[in-house]
Amino acid sequence: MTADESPAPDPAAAVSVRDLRKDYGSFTALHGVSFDIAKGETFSLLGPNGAGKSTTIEILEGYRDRTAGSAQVLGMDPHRGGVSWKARLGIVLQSSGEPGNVTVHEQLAHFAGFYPHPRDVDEVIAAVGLTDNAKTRIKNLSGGLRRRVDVALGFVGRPEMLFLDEPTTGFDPEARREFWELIRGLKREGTTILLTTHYLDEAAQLSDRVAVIANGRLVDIGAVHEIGGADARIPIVRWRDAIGQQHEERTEHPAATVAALLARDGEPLDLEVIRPSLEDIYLELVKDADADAEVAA
Ligand SMILES: Nc1ncnc2c1ncn2[C@@H]1O[C@H](COP(=O)(O)OP(=O)(O)OP(=O)(O)O)[C@@H](O)[C@H]1O
Repeated sequence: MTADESPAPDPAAAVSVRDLRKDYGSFTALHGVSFDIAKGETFSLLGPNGAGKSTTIEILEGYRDRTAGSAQVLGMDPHRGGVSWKARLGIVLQSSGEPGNVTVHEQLAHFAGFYPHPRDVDEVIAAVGLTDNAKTRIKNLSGGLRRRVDVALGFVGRPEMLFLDEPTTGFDPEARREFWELIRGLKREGTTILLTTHYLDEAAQLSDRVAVIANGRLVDIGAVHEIGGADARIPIVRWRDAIGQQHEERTEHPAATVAALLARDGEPLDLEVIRPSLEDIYLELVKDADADAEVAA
C-alpha cells in the first residue's frame, strides 16, 4: 500500500495516523497502526520494549520515514514538514546526544533563540528544578539532571505539540512528581502532548487517553478509566478462611460480599479489596497480545 491509498487522516486532530507501517529491512516494526490525538489532549503510547512506540513517535516528529500509511501532525505530513512546522513542536527524544561543554542556561538560551515566541529561560530552568544548576556545565550533571535539561529543551520554544519519549527515565520520585505538575501546567495552556512511558502510574496520572501497542500492533485505545473494557475493572475481594485457605471473588458489589462473609464466618483473615490498576490491565492486554502473536506464528 502507498501513503496515498490509506484512509484520509482527520484534519481537525492534532495528530492523525492511518495504517502506519514501518519495515526495517525484512522486519516489520509497525503493522498498520491508526489513531487520532485531539488538540489539547494528553495521549500516552504504552507498550513493552520493542513494541514500536519510538518508531511511531519518531515518524510523527519527522525523524523517520514510514514505509506505508499516512500521518498528519498539526495539519502537516511530518515527512514534508519545514522549519515553521518544526518550530511548533517540542521534542524530547528517548536518548539525548553528547552533552556539549556549555552550561544549562547557555544551552537553553541558545535553543530558545531558534523559536519565534520562546518562554523565559529562567522560568523554564526553575520549572524543571535546575535553578541551582543553571551555571553548571551539562556534561557535569548527573544522568537524571541531564534528563531534566532534555525536558526543558522540549518546551522552551512554547510548542503547540510536545513529544515526550520516556521523559522521566532517571528521575527520582520527587522529580517525577514535579514533572507531572509541569505537564499539567502545559496541558492547561492547551499544549497537545504525546507521551511514551514505562511508568504506568505516570500514564494514569497524566493521560486523557492511552493506546497500548504490542508487537507493532495497536491492542487497545481509550480513556484511562475505560481501557481494557469494563470487565477488566471489576474489583477483587481476597481473604483467607479459618484454616488458612486463600479465596478470591470478582464482584461488582465488594461491600456486599464482605458483609456476607462477615455474617457467615466472622472477621475474614487478610481481607483485601482490590480494584485493578492501569498497570494490572496493561499487563493483561500485553499477555493476551503475546498469546495471539504466538498462535499466529
Ligand atoms: N534502526 C533500526 N533498525 C532495525 N530495527 C530497528 C531499528 N529501530 C528499531 N528497530 C526495531 O523495531 C522494533 C520497535 O522498536 P522501537 O524502538 O520503536 O520500540 P519501543 O516500543 O520504542 O521500545 P522501547 O520501549 O524499548 O523503547 C524493535 O524490534 C527494534 O529492535
